[in-house]
Amino acid sequence: MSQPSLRQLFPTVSSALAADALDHLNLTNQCLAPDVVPLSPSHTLLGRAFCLRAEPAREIRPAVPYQGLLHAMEHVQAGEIVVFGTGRSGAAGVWGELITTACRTRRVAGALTDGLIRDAAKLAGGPFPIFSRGTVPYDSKGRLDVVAYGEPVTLDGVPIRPGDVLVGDLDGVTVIPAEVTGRVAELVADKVAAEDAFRAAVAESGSLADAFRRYGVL
Ligand SMILES: O=C([O-])CC(=O)C(=O)O
Ligand SMILES: [Mg+2]
Repeated sequence: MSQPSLRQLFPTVSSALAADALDHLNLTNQCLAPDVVPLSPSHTLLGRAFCLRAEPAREIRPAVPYQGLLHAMEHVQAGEIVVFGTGRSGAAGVWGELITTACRTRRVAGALTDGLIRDAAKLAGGPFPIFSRGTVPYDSKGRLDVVAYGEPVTLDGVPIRPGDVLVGDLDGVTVIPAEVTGRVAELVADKVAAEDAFRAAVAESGSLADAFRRYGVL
């Protein structure tokens, strides 16, 4: 039997619901820093990580620029989210509209970086979800080099391995380790049902305390 897709596993999910489920499993350090935000409120993430790591460039005027980036981006697959670890660099925009165009053609599910992006005006209204700490006009050439892909990266102290599941929305980004994805999906489904019952009760009575006594969630 084929594996269920992430959309089938998570018909309803949010970064908060995923964080609650991970708390339940005592995995309490799975969310990125609150300054990693979507470029547009409509941008959400659900997909498996494809990891890249960038470091300060070794040469300011490389004879052949973008080598690591170009090589890595030939390997990203449909449905994956590009996770661009930069060590929270503010040196350059590591993501832009041309990389996005290639990723849309490859049906990549989104991009996430602890660094900065550029070409925001062209990307903000588009459907491709991009999460970052902000924008800067500087190019990565001569500033940041992609030195690894397909290896674990750490963003904001949260380890992300290739294949881990990312859930992102206006609240932020939650990282679900691949091996607990099925269990997290069950816990999220339970919490969605409990929250639905809680919401109906509290809308009627106006008492959080009563609803909490009955349903045990918040
Ligand atoms: O040059 C870069 O690295 C990013 C960029 O502007 C683009 O993808 O359009
Ligand atoms: Mg550009």
